[in-house]
Amino acid sequence: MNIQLNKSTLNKQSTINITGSKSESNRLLLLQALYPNIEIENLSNSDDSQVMSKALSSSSEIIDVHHAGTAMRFLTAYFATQAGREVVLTGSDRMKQRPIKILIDALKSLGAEISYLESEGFPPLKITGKKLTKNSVTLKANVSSQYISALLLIAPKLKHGLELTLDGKVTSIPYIKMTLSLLKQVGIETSFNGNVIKVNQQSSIKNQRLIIESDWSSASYYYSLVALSEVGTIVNLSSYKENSLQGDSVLADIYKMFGVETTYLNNSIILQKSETVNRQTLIELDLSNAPDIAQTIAVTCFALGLECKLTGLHTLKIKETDRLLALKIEIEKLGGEVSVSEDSLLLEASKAIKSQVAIDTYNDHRMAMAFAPLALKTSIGINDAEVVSKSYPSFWEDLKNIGFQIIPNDF
Ligand SMILES: O=C(O)C1=C[C@@H](OP(=O)(O)O)[C@@H](O)[C@H](O)C1
Ligand SMILES: C=C(OP(=O)(O)O)C(=O)O
Repeated sequence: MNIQLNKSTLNKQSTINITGSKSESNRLLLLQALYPNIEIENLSNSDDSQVMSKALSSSSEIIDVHHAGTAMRFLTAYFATQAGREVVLTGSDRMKQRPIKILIDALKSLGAEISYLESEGFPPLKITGKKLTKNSVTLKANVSSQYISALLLIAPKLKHGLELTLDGKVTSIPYIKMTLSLLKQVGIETSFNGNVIKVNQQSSIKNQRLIIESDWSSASYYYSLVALSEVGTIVNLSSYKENSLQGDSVLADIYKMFGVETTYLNNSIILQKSETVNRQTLIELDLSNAPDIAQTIAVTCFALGLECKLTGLHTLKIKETDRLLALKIEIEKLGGEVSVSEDSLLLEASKAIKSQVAIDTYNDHRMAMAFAPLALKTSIGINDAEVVSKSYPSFWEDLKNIGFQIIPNDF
């Protein structure tokens, strides 16, 4: 489905309700499979969480997680510990290019039985569940934090708990802290000192109901929309809190640079465009703790004619697509100038945005959603717009409700 977003104006004041964080949802779904007396409220309605939930309740021998990275990594660890069960864990063509060797090596050194069915180091995997008895492992920490979270989530059910030693620079740290906080919330003892994480063994926990905060990565698109709107424009988003477990909540600070003020009120955040932005400003940000908002920020800067230098982006090449390359190609189609390295993106200040350009989305939900706010500046096409369902299925409906004109695309 290709769509056209006609040049639109955001309603002066709007309210949007976003469902739970997909990262928190997929962690809690796994913990719920291990401890069935957990109840979850405000679960994410994303495809990735649906896939996770379905996989955990399926008795099938083949489990397909499509594009869901967290599901792939978390379920690998989970099925490795399910004695008596044998599954093939597979995913989309892109998932078969997303590396998983670091996690497999760590699980194997704990005693797991896993083999590669196509390419060494990549899904699909054949996993023969076993009772894992070893309790300490070292793994490289600069490729994806999801390998670490996967091990931490199964850790309390291992015979002697787990001691993880993180080797090298640690990437996406807030996601590791999120995993540890959720373990703590359900009553499991953990510690994180220097580069060593410990999780205690725990066979049962008390009955509990956990409410998931809404998804901050999804909120990023509203930050961008407000940043591109007239002074005075307000968007109210629920349900959010000031003490978030999600690293992407750093948006509230970052978007001050783009004239967006955030107020926390009654489980909501109120985003208000409070001032125009000085075009001379160079935006410099290290996003190694918040990789999922890099695309949003790059497009916000492009739309506001700001020069920006984003660093800490070494994980972007192995996400749903090579996000650095995709950003470069699509921003340049719109008339921008971008250079990328292995871990950074440099955008020149641009003076104009080309009209009637159709953005390719590369099976990446965040490409579609990050470019959508440009419709506040000019008409734009979004190809394969349905990709948004990976994290935010009602994105286009929600945009229509706040003033966007969206029609099938013929240009
Ligand atoms: O643990 C998680 O929920 C996630 C961790 C991050 O991945 P990396 O650690 O691979 O950067 C992030 O990009 C992804 O969207 C979700
Ligand atoms: C990278 C992402 O997800 P995953 O790695 O879980 O596929 C994302 O949602 O931006």
